Amino acid sequence: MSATILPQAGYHLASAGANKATYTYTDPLSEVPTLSGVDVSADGSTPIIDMEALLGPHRSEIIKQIGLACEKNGFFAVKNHGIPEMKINNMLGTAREFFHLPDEERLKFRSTDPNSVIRLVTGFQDKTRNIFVSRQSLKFHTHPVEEYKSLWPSNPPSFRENVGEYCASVREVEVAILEAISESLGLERDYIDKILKGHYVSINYYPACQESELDVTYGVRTHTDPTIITILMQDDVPGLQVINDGKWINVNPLPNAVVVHVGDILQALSNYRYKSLLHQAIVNCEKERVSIASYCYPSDDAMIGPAKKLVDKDHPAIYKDFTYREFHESMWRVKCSTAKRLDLFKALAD
Ligand SMILES: O=C(O)CCC(=O)C(=O)O
Ligand SMILES: [Fe+2]
Repeated sequence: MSATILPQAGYHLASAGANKATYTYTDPLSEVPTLSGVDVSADGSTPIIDMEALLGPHRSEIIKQIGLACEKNGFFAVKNHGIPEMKINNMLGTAREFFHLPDEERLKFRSTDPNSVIRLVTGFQDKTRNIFVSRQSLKFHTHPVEEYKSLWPSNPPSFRENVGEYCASVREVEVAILEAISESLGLERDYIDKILKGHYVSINYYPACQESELDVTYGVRTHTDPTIITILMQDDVPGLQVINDGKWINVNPLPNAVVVHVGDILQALSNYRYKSLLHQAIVNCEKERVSIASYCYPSDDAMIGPAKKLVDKDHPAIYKDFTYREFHESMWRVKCSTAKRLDLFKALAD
């Protein structure tokens, strides 16, 4: 067995064994970084942004903090975000109920088409490496809620209402954060808002892992998100890890806070000032874990090359202009799980 066990009680980057879920999905990614040898600092510090203060007289100070966190860390936690605790608990409860349904009920949503408006992705075995990736996720479009709601599961019966309410609240956080990020780059407040279109949610479910013959089990392997930003809500079970200063750090859940990740699109738009966050999720052998990722992305025709204001002779454009449609189409062709997929859109040859 080549399992890498990390020195943190109960939580394994990669643990021996896997859950007994059926393997229904073939990993389309050929280029998954292998960073499992990197140290983990158990007490990695997370920048914390107070969103209430963002709306008060100290806005410009908070915007500086956001800019610094995006530039130095690629992520930050947001407290006082205004999403009512009840909506969060309802969302997490509904997510658990959905993943506790019998297989046949959940598998109605299974699809291998990445463009499907709703799809269930199950855990899968990567046979070439003899590893298991245990995340099960339900991915679906959510904005505007009324347009998509009828396509969401009706079982559990609370699903549409609870998910709809959570998504509407997250949208407000997203807009406030994107305005602040635009300003932190010295752009007009609505610069990103103007190109914003969708909001896509991934309800992630990580069963408690079990012994098996496989070498290692991951929650989710190392990747960056192909988004402008991602807003992640975790339940109280740790699992998220991010790369900071070349080191994995644990981003343990903070009560009532969400985590914001810089995604690939923001990396391009900011002319490589803000870097897309490399992250992964580990598995827990005692407890199941749920996280809700809200992916925020631009409209198909939006130009997502570097903002003109960020390009001058000292800061030449790192990327050329390209549309989100071009990026999205190439993403599935290049089969790469990190911001390296942006290399196709570089302005200058290396
Ligand atoms: O569950 C997590 O902590 C990470 C999930 C994630 O990276 C994603 O959904 O893109
Ligand atoms: Fe992610």
